[in-house]
Amino acid sequence: MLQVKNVTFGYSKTKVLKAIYFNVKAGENLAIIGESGSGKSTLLKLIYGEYDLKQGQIFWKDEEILGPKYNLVVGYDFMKYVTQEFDLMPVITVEENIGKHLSRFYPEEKQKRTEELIKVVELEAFANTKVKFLSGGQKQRVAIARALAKEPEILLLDEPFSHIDNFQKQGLRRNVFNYLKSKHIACIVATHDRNDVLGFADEMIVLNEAEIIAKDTPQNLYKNPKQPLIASFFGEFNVIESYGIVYANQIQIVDDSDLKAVVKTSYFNGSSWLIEADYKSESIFIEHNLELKKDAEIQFSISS
Ligand SMILES: Nc1ncnc2c1ncn2[C@@H]1O[C@H](COP(=O)(O)OP(=O)(O)OP(=O)(O)O)[C@@H](O)[C@H]1O
Repeated sequence: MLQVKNVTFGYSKTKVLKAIYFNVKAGENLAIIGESGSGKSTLLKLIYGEYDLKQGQIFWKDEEILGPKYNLVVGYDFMKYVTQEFDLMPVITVEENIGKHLSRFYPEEKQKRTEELIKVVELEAFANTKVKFLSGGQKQRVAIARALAKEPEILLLDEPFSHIDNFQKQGLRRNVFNYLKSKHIACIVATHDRNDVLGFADEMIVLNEAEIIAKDTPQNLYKNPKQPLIASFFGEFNVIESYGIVYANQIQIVDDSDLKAVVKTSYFNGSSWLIEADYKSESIFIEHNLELKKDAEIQFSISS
């Protein structure tokens, strides 16, 4: 189990993280969300041992994670970290990058493992391509496969699918997260993308102003978001007097209701329309199956 105990950290006098506590069990998937600059990457770097801690401790099982003051080479064999920069070797191929740290004394095993991982990240067609000729998204996939090559016990992923197009993203996520579960590899994912979390994370923590403001399952935080910041991660929402936080998909347009609004704009959203309407001189957002004309008077109800 990973234990983060009372970690407080700042690059300068300003604290980026304050009194952070949480645990991650073997094989568990934890998502870290929070606004840009809220300290997600910093937290991953501390877990990896990239900086020395002045306050607090981090353990993986019984081993304390220590920073560069104590380790000549940053990092531990049981942990891998895929940064936003990838750190690949540009002049060797995809296959060579992935297999780079696998033992050459077991060539068959090395080949099998490399092929398996190339499949997980769906890069079969590029196995023999030099990394410098790959796109950003393809490099990101190589970085994930390389991190998995030596079967770490814990994997840290910083916005792991940010460079990958939507067409491939969903399949790749399923491949990678299912692979981690099947190998019982714990994983911590820092992300802005709810699709990296919903359906995959066992738990998620929300960072705001250097502190953890919520920690729960994605389902519980979705159903009961205590702050607008949490709701905003899941989708379009409103704060409505006497109702609190209400997602756009919790509002239905009905024939008869005391709640009345006037349509301002309809935005096409694919499977539905997002209707912006004026309610008591404020904008509210409603998910609806049809486009509505500007200035139409509507009545709505709110479901829980
Ligand atoms: N090496 C550094 N030196 C000084 N300040 C830093 C350094 N790295 C990050 N910071 C600052 O620490 C704060 C947290 O940054 P961090 O990168 O951890 O946020 P983040 O939540 O990962 O952001 P994003 O979602 O944009 O990647 C920011 O204010 C940032 O400017």
